[in-house]
Amino acid sequence: MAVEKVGVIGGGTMGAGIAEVCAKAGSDVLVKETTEEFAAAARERLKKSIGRGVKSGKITQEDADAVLGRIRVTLDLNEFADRDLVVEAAPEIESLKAEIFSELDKIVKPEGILATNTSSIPVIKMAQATQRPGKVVGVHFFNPVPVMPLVEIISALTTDEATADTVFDYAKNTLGKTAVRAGDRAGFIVNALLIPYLCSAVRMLESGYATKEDIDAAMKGGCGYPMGPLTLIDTVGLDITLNAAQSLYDEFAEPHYAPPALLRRMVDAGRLGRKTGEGFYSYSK
Ligand SMILES: CC(=O)CC(=O)SCCNC(=O)CCNC(=O)[C@H](O)C(C)(C)COP(=O)(O)OP(=O)(O)OC[C@H]1O[C@@H](n2cnc3c(N)ncnc32)[C@H](O)[C@@H]1OP(=O)(O)O
Ligand SMILES: NC(=O)C1=CN([C@@H]2O[C@H](COP(=O)(O)OP(=O)(O)OC[C@H]3O[C@@H](n4cnc5c(N)ncnc54)[C@H](OP(=O)(O)O)[C@@H]3O)[C@@H](O)[C@H]2O)C=CC1
Repeated sequence: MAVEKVGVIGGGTMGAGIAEVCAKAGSDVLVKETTEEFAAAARERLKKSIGRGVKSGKITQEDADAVLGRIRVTLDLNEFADRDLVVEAAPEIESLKAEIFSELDKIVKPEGILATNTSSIPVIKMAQATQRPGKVVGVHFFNPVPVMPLVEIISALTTDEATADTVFDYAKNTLGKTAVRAGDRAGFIVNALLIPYLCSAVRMLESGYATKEDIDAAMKGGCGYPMGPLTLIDTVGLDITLNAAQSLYDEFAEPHYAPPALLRRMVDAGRLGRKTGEGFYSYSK
């Protein structure tokens, strides 16, 4: 099946990025938001990100306008009926995602593929919320989506081979991403390796062993990482990092996956990183 019409659930950090790369590749994109205020914020996020390319000369103003013209933000899920592929990028809460998949299943045409961008929740949980588990698959993008080349394609035990092949082909050949396949366990490939490293950095800070600036400078200068771990958590979102760590801990019960107390307290305090203006560092919004 050719993917031409794409739906994206959630116009936040990831949803907006996914909408952008799909529209840049020529797809017709519909984004679902929850309120008019958040829909306006999603439109602004898209405009700003696509505008970056104009400023750096990667894309003309005319092309940027055409890309924006292929994206529509709506509050009405019923409009998703004709989508070939829907990518869910709502908050990392299992019950919320299951509810969204159950709703989508009733609305999207029977041959439509329902994908989740979850960081760490096993895909089978979303597949089981639908009557079409063969058409549910994980399509995990990386932040910032327009810049990071990787997409992990995750087959649940119930995912049809043809479904995984279709999204693999779309990610690789239409979006031009590096696509890899992974089995359905919490964290997939990247987060199973990345999240324990990020949690270790928080534990090191929490123990008072080193300052946040020194931890970040050490990993950038010593290992060549583009961002230090605490800056990266601020970019990913402390809530997303916490939920990913919790999913990994629920799956494997290994201590290095356990979310550090400091991470929990900062999420309790609403310090979610760049998106709220305050995380390990402060950001002007
Ligand atoms: C949690 C999960 O489930 C999975 C995850 O996503 S884990 C997180 C994975 N992501 C990472 O590890 C990101 C690590 N960081 C980086 O790679 C880099 O710091 C970065 C690409 C984000 C920024 O790079 P930088 O060199 O510091 O900044 P900058 O010079 O501003 O940007 C480099 C290019 O990327 C573009 N860019 C940066 N951020 C962007 C964004 N949010 N949207 C669009 N483009 C962006 C810039 O426009 C710039 O492009 P040009 O050269 O054409 O101008
Ligand atoms: N941040 C990251 O680095 C990465 C995140 N992910 C995954 O992507 C997903 C989204 O994360 P991220 O973009 O960071 O989160 P954000 O909080 O930035 O965005 C989530 C978006 O979903 C919207 N939303 C909430 N409830 C619903 C609903 N019922 N229906 C439709 N939209 C809804 C939110 O809108 P509102 O404000 O109205 O609540 C918000 O715009 C998560 O599963 C996360 O694990 C994957 C890779 C990397």
